[in-house]
Formats: sequence, structure tokens, C-alpha cells
Amino acid sequence: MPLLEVQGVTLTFRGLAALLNVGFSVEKGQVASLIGPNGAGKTSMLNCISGRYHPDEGRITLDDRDLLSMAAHDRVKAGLSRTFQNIALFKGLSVLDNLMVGRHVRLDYGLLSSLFYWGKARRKEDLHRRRIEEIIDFLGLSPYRHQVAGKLPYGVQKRVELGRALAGEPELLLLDEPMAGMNLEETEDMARYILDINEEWGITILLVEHDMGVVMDISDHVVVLDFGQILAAGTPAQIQSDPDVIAAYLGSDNAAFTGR
Ligand SMILES: Nc1ncnc2c1ncn2[C@@H]1O[C@H](COP(=O)(O)OP(=O)(O)OP(=O)(O)O)[C@@H](O)[C@H]1O
Repeated sequence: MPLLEVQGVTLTFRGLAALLNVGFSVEKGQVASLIGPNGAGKTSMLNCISGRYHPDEGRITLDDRDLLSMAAHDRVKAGLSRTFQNIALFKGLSVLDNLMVGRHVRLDYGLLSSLFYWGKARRKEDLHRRRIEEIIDFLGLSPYRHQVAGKLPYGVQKRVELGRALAGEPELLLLDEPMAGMNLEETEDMARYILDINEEWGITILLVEHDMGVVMDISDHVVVLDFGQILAAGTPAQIQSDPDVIAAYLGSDNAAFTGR
């Protein structure tokens, strides 16, 4: 059974279809990528999954649970985290506080229960802090932990955002253009982090990314959108040799499909 299943999703803006009868799935444990030309509907698809947009039609399930009937914050509790194309951090808060905010969705005890079950609440708090420390170590954020997030270099902010998403302990992590605006070294670091998150932390990943080298290198499964519709889906090798994809997405520029 797939972890994420998207079936027949249609999303229109003032009568124009941004997504038309889109269906695809992501298996548990995969790194999957959603690619396509500008305006193909990739971010709209992520927005439908995370709850920012509500499709006119279709069904989206996470581990067989119906996401479309849940509010966005309940989807986070159900195991979904995401990052954004334009970094979404609390710019005036420290790195540590940004990660704690990401963790907050897991603080599932209220004030009353904290009073009555202080020991239990404190044990949970310890657990949360340990998890945050693991994320800080893993992403090399120790030197920045008390610094204000908005003043950090761009590549570090991207890592903090990734940390905030990880702090929610997702089953499925949605990444919207994680490499955008990065230089080669930062891109390679980010690709490594994504693979480690997948392999060591066991988190399934769906990313939207324009850097074809990275996509073909790190993905188990690639889904291609074009004009709001699915053009192809398969392994990187299948996608790289798909004539429809080459024609529609890349034109004659086949070089862009070559991995690093
Ligand atoms: N909030 C909105 N209101 C109106 N139209 C929208 C909205 N969001 C997206 N669209 C339209 O939906 C279509 C798909 O946009 P989307 O941003 O999902 O594409 P994309 O594949 O992510 O593009 P890019 O690679 O440039 O980020 C576009 O025609 C866009 O103008």
C-alpha cells in the first residue's frame, strides 16, 4: 500500500485548471520527485497535499487516511511536514525556537494534564528537547542555535527550515525546491541531507525540484506534470528515456537529464 496516494485531483482557479485529474502514488521509504516546466502545477499539488489549497475533486490519502477531510494542522499531526519555495521561518526567533515551534505539533499535552501529570509532561519535554538536539547535530546547526534565524546566510536558513519540518517527526516530508538559489556546494550538501533523512531516519520524501541532476541522482521515483496533467511516472532511467517527457519537458535539450 502506498504511503501517499493522489487520485483524480482537479484544482481550478477562476475556471482555469491548475491540476486536471492528477493521480500518482509514493511508496513508503521512497525519495520521489515531482518535476515539470514552470506553471505545470507542482506547487499547487504540494499545496493540495498540505492543505493550503483544497481541490475541487479527487482524493488524497496518507497511509490510507483521508487528508482532504483534515485541516492543515491536523495533517501535520497525521505525519506530514513541508518546506516552502520561499523560506518560511520566524525570522525574529532563534534557530532553537524555530525548531521548537516545529516540534510544537507534537506537544500533545495541555495545561491541565501538565498540572496533574507533571512527571509525564516533563518526561515528554525531555524527549522533545533530545529530538531537537539530534536535529541540530544532524544538520550542523550547533554554531547557530541561539542566533536569530532571519540574519543567517541563505543556505543555513534553508537548513533551519528543513530542521523545523523534521522537528514534527513526519512520515512524509514535502520539500518545495530545496535547492533553489543554492550554489553547487550547498546543493550537494542539501542532496546529502535529503538522502540521509530518507535512509537513516526512514522518512519518505516528495520533493519539487528544477535541478534535474539532483532529481535524477537522488530519486527512486519521478512524476512528471505538464500543463496540470500527469505526463509520465517511473524510475529516473524510465523518465530520462521517455520520448514524451523529452519532447514536452526538455525539448531537444536532453543534456539536462544527465545526472551528476
Ligand atoms: N493562488 C493562485 N491563484 C491563481 N492561480 C494560481 C494560484 N496558484 C497557482 N496558480 C496557477 O496555477 C498554475 C500552476 O502553478 P504552480 O505554481 O502550481 O506551478 P509550478 O509547476 O509549481 O511552477 P513553478 O515551477 O514556476 O514554481 C499556474 O498557471 C498558476 O498561475
